[in-house]
Amino acid sequence: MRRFTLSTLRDFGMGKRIIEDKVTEECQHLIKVFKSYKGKPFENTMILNSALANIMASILFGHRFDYDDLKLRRLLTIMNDNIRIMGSPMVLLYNAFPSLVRWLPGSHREVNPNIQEMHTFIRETFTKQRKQLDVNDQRNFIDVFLVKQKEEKPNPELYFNDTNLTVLVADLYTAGMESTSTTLRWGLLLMMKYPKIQKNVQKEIEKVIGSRKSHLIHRKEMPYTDAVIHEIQRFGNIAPTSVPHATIRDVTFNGFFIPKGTQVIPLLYSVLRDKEHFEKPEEFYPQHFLDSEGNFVKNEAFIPFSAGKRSCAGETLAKMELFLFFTTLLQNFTFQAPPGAKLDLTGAAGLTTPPLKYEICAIPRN
Ligand code: HEM
Repeated sequence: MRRFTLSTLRDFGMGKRIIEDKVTEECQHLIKVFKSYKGKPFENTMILNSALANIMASILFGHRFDYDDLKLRRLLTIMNDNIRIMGSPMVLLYNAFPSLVRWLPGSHREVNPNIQEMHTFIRETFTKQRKQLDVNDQRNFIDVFLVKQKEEKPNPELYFNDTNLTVLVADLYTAGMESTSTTLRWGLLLMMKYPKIQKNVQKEIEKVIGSRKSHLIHRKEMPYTDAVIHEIQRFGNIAPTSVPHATIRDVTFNGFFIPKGTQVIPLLYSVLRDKEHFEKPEEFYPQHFLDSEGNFVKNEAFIPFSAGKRSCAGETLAKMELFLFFTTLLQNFTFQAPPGAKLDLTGAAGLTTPPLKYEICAIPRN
């Protein structure tokens, strides 16, 4: 399923110009919404969620939603609720003692109904698409899956079945929306906290992009901005425990014997904050990715997308989105905290680690 997903995402433009154009177009919608606040304070979670969800929606379903579309808002609400609940003490307890905690009241009981609601939306979407399916005109990710399904015999035991389609689309929609949008929220918070760094990024944008639209080709001429985006990901550390894995056979790793079936939780946090690799691991310090002449330098301990065969399937797309959204936003606005607001860099609890809720003033630039 991973191979199918990666090759279909590529066919729909992941890492290519087609998606870049979609992201650039979405950036313009986002700017309009930010401008509508006329420099007054607002909370940006739903807005950034909507922008990033639209990129995934255009790949998966072939269309975008208006930011105030009720269906979109409901889906984002249940996705956000689940991400928050999954980091709650009740869910941690449930994971340790499922048969006992299952019967207790608490937010952990909302997770499944939320997942079911999301799955119903996806099933309704692909049932409609199945009726209009044209093998010679595969419009989006779901169409490609449905064509594969037609090629297999109609047997529920097979691979390209409706359950796999539902779960795959739900996973991609959530993974593709939440992580990138949370990273951008860290980015805007950090720019408010460190106005000098924000200014330096804006200077580089003026020099390289000017008033044109931001494109990926600009990135190689923008080492400072590239370093800042890497540092936002390192410092934001949105997936500190990555995703749990399990050994499928007995393994000996670094002298430790790990028997088959052991759950392994990779602590990306310990690598991203490793003082052997980062001079000031606990600080926001873009120089971690710059040499003394201001050139961008890679760091092997930069693994926010994890590593190995099951590392993030959306890394190329996420990097493109981060660059285009971040540069477009800083090209158009200077971000400031509302008067008197305290900027707290503590992460909130959840399946991923978002910043604590904050308000932002987006001051339009000429
Ligand atoms: C800044 C943005 C992102 C970050 C930091 C991130 C991070 C991660 C991490 C840490 C994993 C776990 C890897 C592992 O199990 O070892 C993962 C998995 C995954 N991510 Fe992302 N991700 C991001 C954006 C995206 C996007 C935009 C997509 C959409 C296509 C996506 C799709 C996936 C999928 C499908 C998996 C599961 C891969 C597998 O199990 O084979 N991610 N991501």
